[in-house]
Amino acid sequence: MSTGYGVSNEDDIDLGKTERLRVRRRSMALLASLASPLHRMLWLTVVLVVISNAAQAAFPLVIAWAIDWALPALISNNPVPLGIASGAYLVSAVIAGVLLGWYNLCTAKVSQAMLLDLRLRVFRHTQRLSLEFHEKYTSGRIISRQTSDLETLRELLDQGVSQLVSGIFFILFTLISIFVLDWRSGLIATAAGIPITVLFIWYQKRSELVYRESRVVSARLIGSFVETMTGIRAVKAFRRESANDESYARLAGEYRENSIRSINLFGVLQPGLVLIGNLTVAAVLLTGGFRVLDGSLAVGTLVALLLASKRVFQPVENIAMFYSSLQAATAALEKVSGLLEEDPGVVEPEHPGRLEVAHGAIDFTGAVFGYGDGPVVMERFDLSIPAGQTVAVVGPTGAGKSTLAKLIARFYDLRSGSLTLDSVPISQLANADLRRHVVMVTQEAFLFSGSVGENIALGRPGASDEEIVLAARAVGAHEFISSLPEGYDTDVNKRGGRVSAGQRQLISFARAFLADPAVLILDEATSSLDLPSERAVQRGLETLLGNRTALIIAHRLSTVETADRVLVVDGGRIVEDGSPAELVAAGGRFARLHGAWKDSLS
Ligand SMILES: Nc1ncnc2c1ncn2[C@@H]1O[C@H](COP(=O)(O)OP(=O)(O)OP(=O)(O)O)[C@@H](O)[C@H]1O
Repeated sequence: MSTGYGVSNEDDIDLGKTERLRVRRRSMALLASLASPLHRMLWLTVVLVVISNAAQAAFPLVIAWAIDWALPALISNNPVPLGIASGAYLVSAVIAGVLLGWYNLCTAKVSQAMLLDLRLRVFRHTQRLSLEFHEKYTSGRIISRQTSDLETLRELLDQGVSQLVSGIFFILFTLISIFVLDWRSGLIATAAGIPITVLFIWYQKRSELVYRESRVVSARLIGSFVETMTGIRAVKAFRRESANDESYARLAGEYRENSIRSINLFGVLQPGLVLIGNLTVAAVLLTGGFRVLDGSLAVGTLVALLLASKRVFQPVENIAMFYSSLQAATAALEKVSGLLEEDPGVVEPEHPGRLEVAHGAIDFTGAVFGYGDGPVVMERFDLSIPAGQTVAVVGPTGAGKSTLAKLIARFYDLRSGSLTLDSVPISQLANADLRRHVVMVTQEAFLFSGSVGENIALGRPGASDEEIVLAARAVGAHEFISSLPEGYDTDVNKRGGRVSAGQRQLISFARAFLADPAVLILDEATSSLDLPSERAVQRGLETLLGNRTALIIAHRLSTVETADRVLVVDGGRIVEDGSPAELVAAGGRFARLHGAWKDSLS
């Protein structure tokens, strides 16, 4: 992740010039891709916002005309001009009101459609990112991207953008109307744009850093919360509560400091804008007043000018408010676009090879593998497992046993060399075929929320109830499932649905049995099991193995003894390979391990 792309510079607050530009461009490209399917609706909103604001900007013009011409005409008994002025005011008010309402509806539709699209994209993309990515990028950060960052974007899109755009058009048209009434006042109002721009630039520079920092700090805060709660057992076991309290309080404190800084910045921007607005009105009043005195400016025009120059700054305050949410949302968009830029790594080939029926022969030839850009874990690795063989893999911790299993399940790709299933490179296989033919049962035996039956059915979506029960019976899980409060319909997350570690193993065996893969990979860590459930699991395991190809990371003598072949792995290499009896007779490492196991049983 040191490429400068994706999430690699996520924690940097003060980005260099080129980096900043690249991140901006990436955010804009993401916005454009979200907006492009909605371009018709967007054009409609532009038309609506232009017409409704033009209609609103006509109000001061109508008032000036009414005071300076319609009222004198009325005094000379001609009510028609006042009638026309009132009519024009009414028509502009109705047009402005109706179109503004329509505009708000359209922007709500556009923003909600964009948010939905983005939410789904973030979810789909993060789910597809490689295990390697997930191992480095904590789940807390992902949660923060999906919750707090998207929430910040939602706040802006919900209201901010429509108000921002509408405000800008309102200012533009009101300014035009001031120029139409009196160009000198127009110049004064335009000149006010200079200090406003300076103030905005000042705010922009400082707030960009503060908001970027806020995204980083909030991700850390959420990350710390998620880590504590997901690791709550370890927290309790190691009495980490007070240490965690302290580190969480420190992060929460940093977040507070950051929020205070952004509030303080806004605290300068908003009153600054109000002050500039009021000074402009005073300047228009002062210059206009003198000109009314010498007769070069009509009273009605001055009233309309004061009205217009007061109104022209109204949206500036709103814009300032939304500008701060824009800054926050820009920072959030930077992070989300970085996540979306991450390369999924292990992907399905464009034209995948199909393998309708698999026998289960696995071949590694000259395989080289290492995690990410880290050291080589497997150097020119060769291994041939014929279809139907049960292979137990043993070896010291860190030897590369799990790596071997994860490569066969294609959680990672090789750096070089080949790995084939029935002579087809697994990197060329269609995902659907690979997932059907190769199933990995992990030691955690994860259960998804839902019923026990649904969890078994994951092995083969669409399986009938009978097939689910048959699978459970086959691995010896039926008995305990039937004794659960609602049998197969018991919710695994509800009271009474909580199952033991051994029972979870049996459910995952039933799931694998139902999947009926040609190759089964099993990480058999059973230290948490007591003896009776270990026996039940052992029986379930034997049925599950049947005559399919199996690679078992073995931790029990009973499993190793029933295997056809044992591989002793060390340092990413196979150091012993043979049947259990052969290896015991050879008197090497396995023989010693075997002896130790036997001793522990006696
Ligand atoms: N996700 C990872 N990223 C980087 N290196 C890793 C990763 N997983 C494992 N390794 C490294 O690869 C080597 C082999 O690890 P592996 O998990 O395959 O060992 P193992 O034999 O399964 O060990 P254990 O019995 O302790 O589970 C080790 O040096 C380990 O540090």
